[in-house]
Amino acid sequence: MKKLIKNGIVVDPERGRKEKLDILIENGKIVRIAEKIEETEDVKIIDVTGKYVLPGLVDLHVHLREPGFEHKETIATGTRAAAKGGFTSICCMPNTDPVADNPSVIRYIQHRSAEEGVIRVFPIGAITKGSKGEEIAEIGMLKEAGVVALSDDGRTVMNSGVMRRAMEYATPFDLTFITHCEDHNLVDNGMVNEGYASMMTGLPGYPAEAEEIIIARDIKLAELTGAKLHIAHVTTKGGVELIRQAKARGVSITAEVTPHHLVLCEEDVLSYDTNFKVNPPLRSKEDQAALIEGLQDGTIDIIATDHAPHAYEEKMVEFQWAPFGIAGLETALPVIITTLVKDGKLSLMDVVKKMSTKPAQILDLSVGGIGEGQEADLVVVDLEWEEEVRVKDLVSKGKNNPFIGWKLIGWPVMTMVKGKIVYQRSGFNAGN
Ligand SMILES: NC(=O)N[C@@H](CC(=O)O)C(=O)O
Ligand SMILES: [Zn+2]
Ligand SMILES: [Zn+2]
Repeated sequence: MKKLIKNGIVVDPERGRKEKLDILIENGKIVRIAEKIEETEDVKIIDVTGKYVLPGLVDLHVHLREPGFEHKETIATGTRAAAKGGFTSICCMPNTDPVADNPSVIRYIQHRSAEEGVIRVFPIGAITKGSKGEEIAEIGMLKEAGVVALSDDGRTVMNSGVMRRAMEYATPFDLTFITHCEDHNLVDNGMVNEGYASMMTGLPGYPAEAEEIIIARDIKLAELTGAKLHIAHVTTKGGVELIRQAKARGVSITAEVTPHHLVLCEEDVLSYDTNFKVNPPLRSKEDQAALIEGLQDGTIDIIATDHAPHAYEEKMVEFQWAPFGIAGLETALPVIITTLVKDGKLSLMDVVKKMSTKPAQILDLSVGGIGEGQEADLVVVDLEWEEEVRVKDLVSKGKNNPFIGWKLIGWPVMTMVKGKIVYQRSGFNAGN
């Protein structure tokens, strides 16, 4: 059946428009966008007066945990959490068990996503076998199996010779390297920002330099090899500066920042609450300001969640024993709207660019648009809808969300993938 989304304010960075428009959807595609589209008998009307209609959000950094860690998350629960957060496409990291370093794991993820998933899932393949940083994975076969990028996320390929060869080898396959930048020797068992947080908590410090050294190295290797580089979860002022300089030199580099690093800082870990334990760690106020500035001036291209769910009992231990990670898919958009948009630091148009248009462009995903002829992947957002984040409402298995108890605005009320409603907020009526 055809669907007609009426009276919404469409936000479309590609055409630079933000105006009240009707959208007609047929066979999963947007067939017409116009000021007023006539209602006909054979059309389901969805009246979204006063709400915003955005292209579905695209997240380049998600841990779905399947296969191997289904007690933390599954493709079924992770994609539902994503749909609730307004995401219609996500890329999943290969640090599963087994690691997604070969075509059979990729095919397994694709198969499970088709069967159990409610949104689009694009698998990322490992750079090295087992993400051990020693031997290059079967990159050609991974590409053939359909990976959209390469990453050993969770770890750095510490051997620069291996990294260089992987980049040289993968460049003809046109696969972007998404790099987790952490000098493991320098971090050692560091777990909070080295400086104020490590001093106040007595927990081992994780210095900014450990991140910056690898960002600098990866930039140099990308320059040497011509590889496309995307820096995962940037958290330091120095890291932002390195990326800014590389871009000025014309290096093919993009970067992401997470909502938690934009909104939280090292002072939050003084509570010893393990929901604030994340890799890289929450940094200083100064770093936080540099991240926001980098996002505003385009040095940082996108916002990605780094949704890293863990089981409740894994996080319910002393800070030093808890695993690193924050589960962020369900709250990313309202967190950004409640903080940065409300404060005037980003416009809603910027947010759509950073969370949909640009991420899709970086990996050439052919999603993230809201125009005639494009697939109907949409999210309807209510900027006035205020709701507290409560554990019982989270659909992700990962309850390790540091925003629990926060009152947020800007919640998705309906998410649609290929014209099909995959999420509807209780209390929102999508019509007949
Ligand atoms: N970010 C995290 O703290 N954890 C991630 C790994 C990663 O993204 O580096 C995880 O897989 O749990
Ligand atoms: Zn990482
Ligand atoms: Zn990650």
